[in-house]
Amino acid sequence: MTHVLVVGGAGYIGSHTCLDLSEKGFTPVVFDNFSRGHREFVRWGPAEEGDIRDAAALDAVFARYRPAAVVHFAALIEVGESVKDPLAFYENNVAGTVSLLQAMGRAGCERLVFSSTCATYGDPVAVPMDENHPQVPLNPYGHSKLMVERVLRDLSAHSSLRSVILRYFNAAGADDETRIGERHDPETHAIPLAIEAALGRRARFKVFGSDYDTPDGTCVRDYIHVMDLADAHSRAVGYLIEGGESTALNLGTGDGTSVRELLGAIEKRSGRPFPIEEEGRRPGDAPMLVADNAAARRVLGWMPRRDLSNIIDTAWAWHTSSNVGSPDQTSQEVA
Ligand SMILES: NC(=O)c1ccc[n+]([C@@H]2O[C@H](COP(=O)([O-])OP(=O)(O)OC[C@H]3O[C@@H](n4cnc5c(N)ncnc54)[C@H](O)[C@@H]3O)[C@@H](O)[C@H]2O)c1
Ligand SMILES: O=c1ccn([C@@H]2O[C@H](COP(=O)(O)OP(=O)(O)O[C@H]3O[C@H](CO)[C@H](O)[C@H](O)[C@H]3O)[C@@H](O)[C@H]2O)c(=O)[nH]1
Repeated sequence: MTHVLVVGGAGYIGSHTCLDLSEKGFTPVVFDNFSRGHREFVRWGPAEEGDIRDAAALDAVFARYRPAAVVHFAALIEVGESVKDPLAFYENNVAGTVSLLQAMGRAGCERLVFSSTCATYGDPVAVPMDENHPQVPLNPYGHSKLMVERVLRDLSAHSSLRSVILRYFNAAGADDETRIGERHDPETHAIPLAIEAALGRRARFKVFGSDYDTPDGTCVRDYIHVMDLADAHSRAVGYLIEGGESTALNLGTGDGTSVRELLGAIEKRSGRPFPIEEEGRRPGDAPMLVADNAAARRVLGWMPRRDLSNIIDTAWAWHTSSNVGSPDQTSQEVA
Protein backbone atom coordinates (compact mmCIF):
# COMPACT_ATOMS: atom_id res chain seq x y z
CA MET A 1 0.00 0.00 0.00
CA THR A 2 1.58 3.32 -1.07
CA HIS A 3 0.60 6.14 1.26
CA VAL A 4 0.63 9.73 0.06
CA LEU A 5 0.38 12.44 2.73
CA VAL A 6 -2.13 15.03 1.51
CA VAL A 7 -1.58 18.13 3.62
CA GLY A 8 -4.65 20.38 3.43
CA GLY A 9 -6.55 17.41 1.97
CA ALA A 10 -9.85 18.41 3.59
CA GLY A 11 -10.05 21.49 1.39
CA TYR A 12 -11.40 21.99 -2.11
CA ILE A 13 -8.54 20.93 -4.39
CA GLY A 14 -6.98 18.57 -1.83
CA SER A 15 -10.15 16.49 -1.41
CA HIS A 16 -10.56 16.07 -5.18
CA THR A 17 -6.91 15.02 -5.37
CA CYS A 18 -7.54 12.37 -2.68
CA LEU A 19 -10.35 11.01 -4.85
CA ASP A 20 -8.06 10.83 -7.88
CA LEU A 21 -5.11 9.35 -5.92
CA SER A 22 -7.34 6.58 -4.56
CA GLU A 23 -8.66 5.80 -8.05
CA LYS A 24 -5.02 5.43 -9.14
CA GLY A 25 -4.18 2.95 -6.36
CA PHE A 26 -2.59 5.25 -3.74
CA THR A 27 -3.86 5.59 -0.18
CA PRO A 28 -4.27 9.31 0.58
CA VAL A 29 -3.70 10.24 4.22
CA VAL A 30 -5.18 13.66 4.98
CA PHE A 31 -3.34 15.93 7.41
CA ASP A 32 -5.39 19.07 8.04
CA ASN A 33 -6.12 21.46 10.89
CA PHE A 34 -9.70 21.82 9.61
CA SER A 35 -9.45 25.61 9.88
CA ARG A 36 -10.91 25.91 6.37
CA GLY A 37 -11.44 22.29 5.37
CA HIS A 38 -14.38 19.96 5.88
CA ARG A 39 -14.35 16.66 7.76
CA GLU A 40 -16.99 15.19 5.42
CA PHE A 41 -14.65 15.80 2.45
CA VAL A 42 -12.21 13.18 3.82
CA ARG A 43 -13.59 10.00 2.22
CA TRP A 44 -10.77 8.16 0.52
CA GLY A 45 -8.33 7.47 3.35
CA PRO A 46 -7.55 8.25 6.98
CA ALA A 47 -7.81 11.75 8.46
CA GLU A 48 -5.18 13.07 10.85
CA GLU A 49 -5.97 16.36 12.56
CA GLY A 50 -2.96 18.61 13.00
CA ASP A 51 -1.25 21.81 12.00
CA ILE A 52 1.81 22.07 9.75
CA ARG A 53 3.41 24.38 12.33
CA ASP A 54 3.27 21.54 14.91
CA ALA A 55 6.48 19.52 14.55
CA ALA A 56 5.41 16.75 16.94
CA ALA A 57 2.12 16.20 15.13
CA LEU A 58 3.94 15.98 11.79
CA ASP A 59 6.58 13.58 13.17
CA ALA A 60 3.83 11.28 14.48
CA VAL A 61 2.10 11.15 11.09
CA PHE A 62 5.32 10.50 9.15
CA ALA A 63 6.25 7.72 11.62
CA ARG A 64 2.81 6.14 11.40
CA TYR A 65 2.33 6.09 7.61
CA ARG A 66 5.83 6.43 6.08
CA PRO A 67 4.39 8.21 3.02
CA ALA A 68 6.12 7.84 -0.35
CA ALA A 69 5.40 11.51 -1.09
CA VAL A 70 3.71 14.62 0.26
CA VAL A 71 1.18 16.72 -1.66
CA HIS A 72 0.98 20.10 0.07
CA PHE A 73 -2.20 22.20 -0.28
CA ALA A 74 -2.37 23.72 3.22
CA ALA A 75 -2.43 27.50 3.01
CA LEU A 76 -4.46 30.60 3.52
CA ILE A 77 -5.68 31.44 0.03
CA GLU A 78 -7.74 34.61 -0.02
CA VAL A 79 -5.99 37.59 -1.61
CA GLY A 80 -8.10 40.22 0.21
CA GLU A 81 -7.34 38.59 3.57
CA SER A 82 -3.62 38.61 2.71
CA VAL A 83 -3.67 42.36 2.19
CA LYS A 84 -5.35 42.87 5.57
CA ASP A 85 -3.10 40.47 7.49
CA PRO A 86 0.15 39.71 5.63
CA LEU A 87 1.84 38.18 8.68
CA ALA A 88 -0.83 35.50 8.99
CA PHE A 89 0.05 34.47 5.41
CA TYR A 90 3.80 34.46 6.01
CA GLU A 91 3.31 32.49 9.21
CA ASN A 92 0.95 29.87 7.80
CA ASN A 93 2.11 29.61 4.19
CA VAL A 94 5.85 30.23 4.53
CA ALA A 95 6.81 29.29 8.11
CA GLY A 96 4.27 26.43 8.03
CA THR A 97 5.83 25.04 4.86
CA VAL A 98 9.35 25.32 6.34
CA SER A 99 8.09 23.32 9.34
CA LEU A 100 6.65 20.68 6.98
CA LEU A 101 9.92 20.50 5.03
CA GLN A 102 11.89 20.07 8.26
CA ALA A 103 9.61 17.19 9.27
CA MET A 104 10.08 15.61 5.82
CA GLY A 105 13.83 15.91 6.34
CA ARG A 106 13.64 14.19 9.74
CA ALA A 107 11.48 11.42 8.26
CA GLY A 108 13.62 10.95 5.15
CA CYS A 109 10.69 11.72 2.83
CA GLU A 110 12.14 13.38 -0.27
CA ARG A 111 9.23 13.94 -2.67
CA LEU A 112 6.94 16.95 -2.56
CA VAL A 113 4.18 18.26 -4.82
CA PHE A 114 3.44 21.90 -3.97
CA SER A 115 0.36 24.06 -4.72
CA SER A 116 1.50 27.30 -6.23
CA THR A 117 -0.48 29.76 -8.29
CA CYS A 118 -0.51 31.93 -11.37
CA ALA A 119 -0.74 34.78 -8.82
CA THR A 120 3.06 34.48 -8.54
CA TYR A 121 3.33 35.95 -12.07
CA GLY A 122 1.55 39.22 -11.33
CA ASP A 123 0.68 41.46 -14.28
CA PRO A 124 1.20 39.61 -17.55
CA VAL A 125 3.90 40.80 -19.90
CA ALA A 126 2.96 38.06 -22.39
CA VAL A 127 -0.15 35.92 -22.83
CA PRO A 128 -0.34 32.94 -22.65
CA MET A 129 2.19 32.76 -19.81
CA ASP A 130 4.81 30.05 -19.72
CA GLU A 131 6.85 29.05 -16.67
CA ASN A 132 9.63 31.52 -17.55
CA HIS A 133 7.30 34.50 -17.30
CA PRO A 134 8.64 37.01 -14.72
CA GLN A 135 7.27 36.37 -11.24
CA VAL A 136 6.24 39.68 -9.66
CA PRO A 137 3.31 38.99 -7.31
CA LEU A 138 0.77 41.74 -6.66
CA ASN A 139 -0.13 40.84 -3.06
CA PRO A 140 1.15 39.07 0.09
CA TYR A 141 -0.64 35.83 -0.87
CA GLY A 142 1.32 35.66 -4.13
CA HIS A 143 4.54 36.61 -2.36
CA SER A 144 4.05 33.85 0.23
CA LYS A 145 3.74 31.27 -2.57
CA LEU A 146 6.75 32.65 -4.45
CA MET A 147 8.86 32.51 -1.26
CA VAL A 148 8.08 28.82 -0.89
CA GLU A 149 8.99 28.28 -4.56
CA ARG A 150 12.37 29.90 -3.77
CA VAL A 151 12.86 27.60 -0.75
CA LEU A 152 12.05 24.55 -2.87
CA ARG A 153 14.46 25.58 -5.61
CA ASP A 154 17.23 25.97 -3.00
CA LEU A 155 16.44 22.56 -1.49
CA SER A 156 16.43 20.95 -4.93
CA ALA A 157 19.90 22.38 -5.55
CA HIS A 158 21.39 21.70 -2.12
CA SER A 159 19.55 18.70 -0.60
CA SER A 160 18.02 15.41 -1.68
CA LEU A 161 14.46 16.82 -1.76
CA ARG A 162 12.78 16.78 -5.17
CA SER A 163 9.65 18.78 -5.80
CA VAL A 164 7.04 19.49 -8.44
CA ILE A 165 5.69 23.03 -8.12
CA LEU A 166 2.25 23.24 -9.74
CA ARG A 167 1.06 26.74 -10.62
CA TYR A 168 -2.71 26.54 -10.95
CA PHE A 169 -4.73 29.01 -12.87
CA ASN A 170 -8.42 29.21 -11.77
CA ALA A 171 -9.60 25.99 -10.16
CA ALA A 172 -13.30 25.30 -10.74
CA GLY A 173 -15.91 22.55 -11.06
CA ALA A 174 -16.62 19.54 -8.83
CA ASP A 175 -16.66 15.76 -8.50
CA ASP A 176 -19.04 14.19 -11.06
CA GLU A 177 -20.97 12.45 -8.27
CA THR A 178 -21.31 15.64 -6.12
CA ARG A 179 -19.75 13.92 -3.11
CA ILE A 180 -17.40 16.89 -2.73
CA GLY A 181 -17.18 20.31 -4.37
CA GLU A 182 -16.11 23.92 -3.90
CA ARG A 183 -16.90 25.25 -0.42
CA HIS A 184 -14.85 28.22 0.75
CA ASP A 185 -15.98 30.34 3.67
CA PRO A 186 -16.34 33.13 2.85
CA GLU A 187 -16.65 32.36 -0.86
CA THR A 188 -14.86 34.87 -3.11
CA HIS A 189 -14.54 32.91 -6.38
CA ALA A 190 -16.53 33.98 -9.42
CA ILE A 191 -18.19 30.69 -10.44
CA PRO A 192 -19.71 29.71 -7.06
CA LEU A 193 -20.81 33.31 -6.48
CA ALA A 194 -22.56 33.50 -9.85
CA ILE A 195 -24.25 30.12 -9.33
CA GLU A 196 -25.44 31.21 -5.89
CA ALA A 197 -26.86 34.38 -7.48
CA ALA A 198 -28.68 32.26 -10.09
CA LEU A 199 -30.10 30.14 -7.27
CA GLY A 200 -31.29 33.24 -5.40
CA ARG A 201 -28.92 32.56 -2.50
CA ARG A 202 -27.21 35.88 -3.19
CA ALA A 203 -28.93 39.05 -4.31
CA ARG A 204 -26.65 39.80 -7.24
CA PHE A 205 -23.31 39.20 -8.90
CA LYS A 206 -20.88 42.12 -8.83
CA VAL A 207 -18.56 42.44 -11.85
CA PHE A 208 -15.22 43.76 -10.63
CA GLY A 209 -14.19 46.10 -13.43
CA SER A 210 -15.44 46.50 -16.99
CA ASP A 211 -12.78 48.92 -18.23
CA TYR A 212 -9.86 46.52 -18.63
CA ASP A 213 -7.90 46.32 -21.85
CA THR A 214 -9.57 43.02 -22.79
CA PRO A 215 -12.02 42.19 -25.62
CA ASP A 216 -15.16 42.97 -23.55
CA GLY A 217 -13.55 45.07 -20.81
CA THR A 218 -13.84 42.40 -18.08
CA CYS A 219 -11.00 40.24 -16.73
CA VAL A 220 -10.03 37.10 -18.59
CA ARG A 221 -9.16 33.93 -16.66
CA ASP A 222 -8.20 30.35 -17.50
CA TYR A 223 -10.69 28.12 -15.64
CA ILE A 224 -9.36 24.60 -15.12
CA HIS A 225 -11.48 21.69 -13.86
CA VAL A 226 -10.54 20.56 -10.36
CA MET A 227 -10.49 16.90 -11.50
CA ASP A 228 -7.98 17.83 -14.22
CA LEU A 229 -5.89 19.46 -11.48
CA ALA A 230 -6.28 16.34 -9.34
CA ASP A 231 -5.09 14.13 -12.20
CA ALA A 232 -1.98 16.31 -12.60
CA HIS A 233 -1.15 15.90 -8.89
CA SER A 234 -1.39 12.10 -9.07
CA ARG A 235 0.83 12.16 -12.15
CA ALA A 236 3.32 14.42 -10.36
CA VAL A 237 3.50 11.93 -7.48
CA GLY A 238 4.17 9.12 -9.97
CA TYR A 239 6.76 11.26 -11.74
CA LEU A 240 8.68 11.85 -8.49
CA ILE A 241 8.45 8.18 -7.46
CA GLU A 242 9.95 7.26 -10.83
CA GLY A 243 12.89 9.59 -10.14
CA GLY A 244 11.80 12.73 -12.00
CA GLU A 245 13.78 15.92 -11.45
CA SER A 246 12.43 18.98 -9.63
CA THR A 247 10.36 21.22 -11.88
CA ALA A 248 7.66 23.91 -11.94
CA LEU A 249 4.62 23.52 -14.20
CA ASN A 250 1.59 25.60 -15.14
CA LEU A 251 -1.80 23.92 -14.87
CA GLY A 252 -4.38 25.62 -17.04
CA THR A 253 -6.30 24.90 -20.23
CA GLY A 254 -4.76 27.61 -22.40
CA ASP A 255 -8.24 29.06 -23.06
CA GLY A 256 -9.32 32.41 -21.66
CA THR A 257 -12.88 33.28 -20.56
CA SER A 258 -14.00 36.79 -19.63
CA VAL A 259 -16.21 37.45 -16.62
CA ARG A 260 -19.00 38.45 -19.00
CA GLU A 261 -18.64 35.22 -21.00
CA LEU A 262 -18.66 33.25 -17.77
CA LEU A 263 -21.87 34.90 -16.58
CA GLY A 264 -23.49 34.21 -19.97
CA ALA A 265 -22.59 30.53 -19.73
CA ILE A 266 -23.93 30.25 -16.16
CA GLU A 267 -27.19 31.98 -17.11
CA LYS A 268 -27.58 29.57 -20.01
CA ARG A 269 -26.93 26.50 -17.83
CA SER A 270 -29.23 27.64 -15.04
CA GLY A 271 -31.98 29.00 -17.27
CA ARG A 272 -32.27 31.76 -14.66
CA PRO A 273 -31.18 35.32 -15.44
CA PHE A 274 -29.87 36.97 -12.26
CA PRO A 275 -29.03 40.55 -11.28
CA ILE A 276 -25.57 41.69 -12.32
CA GLU A 277 -24.00 44.94 -11.12
CA GLU A 278 -20.89 46.62 -12.43
CA GLU A 279 -18.49 47.56 -9.65
CA GLY A 280 -15.04 49.13 -9.69
CA ARG A 281 -11.93 47.06 -10.14
CA ARG A 282 -10.89 44.73 -7.31
CA PRO A 283 -7.37 45.66 -6.16
CA GLY A 284 -4.73 43.15 -7.20
CA ASP A 285 -6.64 41.67 -10.16
CA ALA A 286 -4.58 41.15 -13.32
CA PRO A 287 -6.47 41.85 -16.57
CA MET A 288 -5.70 38.53 -18.24
CA LEU A 289 -4.22 35.25 -16.91
CA VAL A 290 -4.02 32.39 -19.41
CA ALA A 291 -1.64 29.42 -19.18
CA ASP A 292 0.80 28.01 -21.62
CA ASN A 293 0.50 24.38 -20.49
CA ALA A 294 2.98 22.76 -22.90
CA ALA A 295 5.46 21.87 -20.13
CA ALA A 296 2.89 19.97 -18.02
CA ARG A 297 1.78 18.07 -21.13
CA ARG A 298 5.35 17.13 -21.93
CA VAL A 299 6.65 16.32 -18.43
CA LEU A 300 3.57 14.64 -16.91
CA GLY A 301 1.86 13.37 -20.08
CA TRP A 302 -1.11 15.37 -18.75
CA MET A 303 -3.78 17.19 -20.64
CA PRO A 304 -6.98 18.89 -19.50
CA ARG A 305 -9.94 16.73 -20.48
CA ARG A 306 -12.82 18.95 -19.45
CA ASP A 307 -14.01 22.27 -20.87
CA LEU A 308 -15.86 25.26 -19.45
CA SER A 309 -19.27 23.70 -20.01
CA ASN A 310 -18.26 20.63 -17.97
CA ILE A 311 -16.89 22.94 -15.26
CA ILE A 312 -20.21 24.77 -15.07
CA ASP A 313 -22.30 21.58 -15.27
CA THR A 314 -20.43 19.91 -12.38
CA ALA A 315 -20.34 23.11 -10.30
CA TRP A 316 -24.08 23.58 -10.88
CA ALA A 317 -24.78 19.95 -9.90
CA TRP A 318 -22.73 20.42 -6.70
CA HIS A 319 -24.44 23.67 -5.71
CA THR A 320 -27.88 22.16 -6.25
CA SER A 321 -27.02 18.94 -4.37
CA SER A 322 -27.75 18.32 -0.72
CA ASN A 323 -24.01 18.02 0.06
CA VAL A 324 -23.24 21.67 -0.55
CA GLY A 325 -23.79 22.78 3.07
CA SER A 326 -24.69 26.34 3.88
CA PRO A 327 -22.62 28.91 2.04
CA ASP A 328 -21.38 31.93 3.92
CA GLN A 329 -23.25 35.09 3.01
CA THR A 330 -20.73 37.72 4.05
CA SER A 331 -19.17 38.66 0.73
CA GLN A 332 -22.33 39.40 -1.29
CA GLU A 333 -25.28 39.35 1.08
CA VAL A 334 -28.80 38.55 0.01
CA ALA A 335 -30.55 41.92 0.24
N1 LIG B 1 -8.69 27.62 -5.41
C1 LIG B 1 -7.92 28.10 -6.40
O1 LIG B 1 -8.42 28.53 -7.45
C2 LIG B 1 -6.41 28.07 -6.27
C3 LIG B 1 -5.65 28.64 -7.29
C4 LIG B 1 -4.26 28.62 -7.20
C5 LIG B 1 -3.65 28.01 -6.11
N2 LIG B 1 -4.40 27.47 -5.11
C6 LIG B 1 -3.71 26.83 -3.97
O2 LIG B 1 -4.20 25.51 -3.81
C7 LIG B 1 -4.22 25.13 -2.44
C8 LIG B 1 -5.59 24.60 -2.07
O3 LIG B 1 -6.57 25.59 -2.33
P1 LIG B 1 -8.10 25.30 -2.00
O4 LIG B 1 -8.93 26.17 -2.88
O5 LIG B 1 -8.34 23.84 -1.98
O6 LIG B 1 -8.16 25.90 -0.50
P2 LIG B 1 -8.96 25.36 0.79
O7 LIG B 1 -8.98 26.49 1.77
O8 LIG B 1 -10.24 24.73 0.39
O9 LIG B 1 -7.99 24.21 1.35
C9 LIG B 1 -6.85 24.48 2.15
C10 LIG B 1 -6.82 23.43 3.26
O10 LIG B 1 -5.63 23.63 4.05
C11 LIG B 1 -5.97 23.51 5.43
N3 LIG B 1 -4.98 24.27 6.18
C12 LIG B 1 -4.72 25.61 6.11
N4 LIG B 1 -3.73 25.94 6.95
C13 LIG B 1 -3.33 24.79 7.57
C14 LIG B 1 -2.35 24.49 8.53
N5 LIG B 1 -1.58 25.45 9.07
N6 LIG B 1 -2.17 23.20 8.93
C15 LIG B 1 -2.98 22.24 8.41
N7 LIG B 1 -3.94 22.45 7.49
C16 LIG B 1 -4.12 23.73 7.08
C17 LIG B 1 -7.39 24.07 5.52
O11 LIG B 1 -8.09 23.64 6.66
C18 LIG B 1 -8.01 23.54 4.21
O12 LIG B 1 -8.57 22.26 4.39
C19 LIG B 1 -3.77 26.37 -1.66
O13 LIG B 1 -2.41 26.22 -1.33
C20 LIG B 1 -3.98 27.51 -2.64
O14 LIG B 1 -3.07 28.56 -2.40
C21 LIG B 1 -5.77 27.48 -5.16
O1 LIG C 1 -17.65 38.55 -7.22
C1 LIG C 1 -16.79 38.47 -8.09
C2 LIG C 1 -15.70 37.57 -8.01
C3 LIG C 1 -14.78 37.57 -9.03
N1 LIG C 1 -14.91 38.40 -10.08
C4 LIG C 1 -13.92 38.38 -11.17
O2 LIG C 1 -13.87 37.07 -11.68
C5 LIG C 1 -12.51 36.72 -12.04
C6 LIG C 1 -12.12 35.49 -11.30
O3 LIG C 1 -12.06 35.81 -9.91
P1 LIG C 1 -11.83 34.70 -8.78
O4 LIG C 1 -11.86 35.40 -7.46
O5 LIG C 1 -12.76 33.57 -9.02
O6 LIG C 1 -10.40 34.17 -9.11
P2 LIG C 1 -9.02 34.96 -9.13
O7 LIG C 1 -8.57 34.99 -10.56
O8 LIG C 1 -9.02 36.22 -8.40
O9 LIG C 1 -8.23 33.99 -8.16
C7 LIG C 1 -7.28 33.05 -8.49
O10 LIG C 1 -6.06 33.68 -8.26
C8 LIG C 1 -5.92 34.13 -6.92
C9 LIG C 1 -4.70 34.95 -6.80
O11 LIG C 1 -4.82 36.11 -7.59
C10 LIG C 1 -5.91 32.94 -6.00
O12 LIG C 1 -4.83 32.07 -6.31
C11 LIG C 1 -7.22 32.25 -6.13
O13 LIG C 1 -7.25 31.15 -5.25
C12 LIG C 1 -7.46 31.85 -7.57
O14 LIG C 1 -8.76 31.35 -7.72
C13 LIG C 1 -11.67 37.94 -11.66
O15 LIG C 1 -11.44 38.69 -12.79
C14 LIG C 1 -12.53 38.74 -10.67
O16 LIG C 1 -12.32 40.12 -10.74
C15 LIG C 1 -15.96 39.30 -10.18
O17 LIG C 1 -16.09 40.05 -11.14
N2 LIG C 1 -16.88 39.30 -9.18
